[in-house]
Amino acid sequence: MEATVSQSLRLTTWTNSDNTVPKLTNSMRLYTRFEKKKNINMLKCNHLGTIKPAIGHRSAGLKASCASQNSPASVLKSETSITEEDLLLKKKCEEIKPCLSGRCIYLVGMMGSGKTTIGQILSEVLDYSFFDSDKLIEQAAGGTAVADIFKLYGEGYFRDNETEVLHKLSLMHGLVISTGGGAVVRPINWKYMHKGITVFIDVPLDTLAQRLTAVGTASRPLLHHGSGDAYNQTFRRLSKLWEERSECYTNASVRVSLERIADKLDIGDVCSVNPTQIAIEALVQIEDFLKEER
Ligand SMILES: Nc1ncnc2c1ncn2[C@@H]1O[C@H](COP(=O)(O)OP(=O)(O)OP(=O)(O)O)[C@@H](O)[C@H]1O
Ligand SMILES: O=C(O)C1=C[C@@H](O)[C@@H](O)[C@H](O)C1
Repeated sequence: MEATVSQSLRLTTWTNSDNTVPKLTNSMRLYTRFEKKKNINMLKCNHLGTIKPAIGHRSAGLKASCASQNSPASVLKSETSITEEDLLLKKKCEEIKPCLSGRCIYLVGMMGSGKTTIGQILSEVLDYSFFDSDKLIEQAAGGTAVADIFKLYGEGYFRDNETEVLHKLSLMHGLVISTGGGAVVRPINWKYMHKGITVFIDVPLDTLAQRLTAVGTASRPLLHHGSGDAYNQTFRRLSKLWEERSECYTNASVRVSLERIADKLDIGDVCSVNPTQIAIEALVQIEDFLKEER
C-alpha cells in the first residue's frame, strides 16, 4: 500500500557517471565562519526540492542554488580567523586525501555525538560532498520529518528506508555521510558502510544528554518524553540505547573518543573539546587505519 521511501529516492540522479557527486560551483564556496554555522542556508536542488541543512548556513540573502546535493554551501572560516588548529586540519587532510582514493567516510555515533558538525567540517576540508542519511529519508518522504515518519509508519519502516539509503550511498564516492544514531543496529547496514571508512564518534553519555537537553528532543522520537526533568529523562533513554548498541559501534573502522582527545590535549573538560580538534583526531585515526590496511 505505502510506497517505500526508496521508491521515490533517486540517488542516481545526484551523481556523475562515475558515481561521484558534482561539486558545488565556485560561486557557492561562500566563506563563512564556523561560529556562524547555526544560521540556515537553503540549497535549491532540482530533483529534491529545497533542502535545509541541519547546520551550516548563512543569511537569507545568500540563497545558493545547486544542481545536485544536500551539502551546505560552506563551513570554511574566513581567512582572517584561521587558527593553528585549522592549519593542522588542512595539513592532515592533504596527507590523507590521496590515500583515501575517494572512499566515503561514514560517521556513526549516538544521537547528539556531533556527526553532522564534524561531518560538515571533514567534507569541507576534504572537498567531499556531505550527506545526512536522516535528511535523505525525510526528503524522499516528501519532506516528512523523522519524528512523523516514526509516528505515521513506525520504526521498522524508517529502518527499511535507512537501509535503502545506505545501500544507494554505498555505490558512490567522495562523500562524508552523517548516519542516523541507530543505523549501526542492522548488520546489513555495516555491509554497505564498510565500502567506505566508518568513524565512531564516542562521546560520554552525560555530555550527550547535556547537548540534547539544550537543543530539545522533539525531533528525536526515541528520546522524546513528556513531563519531568529533561536532562534526567534524556540521560536515562540514552543509557538504555547505549546498553543495546554499544557493541554495534565496535564494528567501526576507527573510534574517535572525546575523552582521549581531552587527555591528549590536556583539556580538563570533555565538553570543551571543539569540533576542529575532533575532526583532526578523526583524520589521524583514519590515517592509522589506512596504514594498517596496506
Ligand atoms: N564538539 C562539540 N562541542 C559542543 N557542542 C557540540 C559539539 N559537537 C556538536 N555539538 C552540538 O551538539 C548538538 C548535536 O550535534 P550534531 O547535530 O552535530 O550531532 P549528530 O550526531 O548529528 O546528532 P543526531 O544524530 O541526533 O542528528 C548540536 O547542537 C551541536 O551544535
Ligand atoms: O538513534 C536512533 O535510533 C535515531 C537517531 C536519529 O539520527 C534518527 O535516525 C532517528 O531519530 C533514530
